[in-house]
Amino acid sequence: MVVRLDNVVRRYGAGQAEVAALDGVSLDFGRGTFTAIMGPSGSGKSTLLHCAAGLDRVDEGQVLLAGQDPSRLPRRTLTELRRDHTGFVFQAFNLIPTLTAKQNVELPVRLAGRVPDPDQVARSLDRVGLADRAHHLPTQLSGGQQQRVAVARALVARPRVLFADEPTGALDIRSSREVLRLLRDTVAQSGTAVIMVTHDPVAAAHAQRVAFLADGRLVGELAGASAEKIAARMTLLESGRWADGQGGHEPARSDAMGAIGARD
Ligand SMILES: Nc1ncnc2c1ncn2[C@@H]1O[C@H](COP(=O)(O)OP(=O)(O)OP(=O)(O)O)[C@@H](O)[C@H]1O
Repeated sequence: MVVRLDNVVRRYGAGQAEVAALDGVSLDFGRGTFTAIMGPSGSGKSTLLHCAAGLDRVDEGQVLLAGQDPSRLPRRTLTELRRDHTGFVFQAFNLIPTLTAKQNVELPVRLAGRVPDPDQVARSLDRVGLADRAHHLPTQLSGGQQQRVAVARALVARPRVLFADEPTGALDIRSSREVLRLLRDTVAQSGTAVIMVTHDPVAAAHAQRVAFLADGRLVGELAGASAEKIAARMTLLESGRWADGQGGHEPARSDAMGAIGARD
């Protein structure tokens, strides 16, 4: 198992203002798996990603990242664990504007105090189809190309898991498809696990599995589902009936959970 969440609870705020962003979530992510995390706004998707990546602490339960519990590691060991085993891709690409594509890809290696291997960097750019754009600055690249540089950068250290937070949120349909195919190929070819938060059912349909969150809880999973089926579940989760379940109207909430199936 590359990442395991066992009954994870993460609360923010205190007293009346306390929110359980994650409320007892258990999920496993194996080698060579591609999982999408979906759910209404505020359901805990980003919190799940941050806790799974060891970027945020948990209040109860346990996270295992590459076999280690981030909360038990000294800060320096945790930094090394993240650097050696995880990659991140964000909606906003987050490339350094003054560095070329190649230099952006080299950056994590340099930040780790190592000398980049030119072959490895060239291979990373080649894998994302940008070998001929190595010396371009981000402003000289399309959005889709910039995101592919960001994927190459995230993969250059051959991480066990790639966390992607809305990686196609700023892209047009064609560029989105390219990036999603790239993620899918990465999973198949390198065995890297991909965990992707998305609002887009079409993006989620590229994953092997979709895990649905609502109110900080895991409320369903779909495997190999079409975009239409995923969209139908999202509609149900976002429906007023589900919202009625908040604030103590448990029957409505249980109905909704029953309707979407706890896990299938
Ligand atoms: N740092 C924080 N301090 C206080 N509350 C927080 C914090 N981070 C998240 N929350 C709360 O925890 C809940 C889950 O937030 P989270 O950002 O994980 O949801 P999300 O599903 O990613 O939402 P979105 O789709 O809108 O990005 C929300 O109610 C949010 O307001």
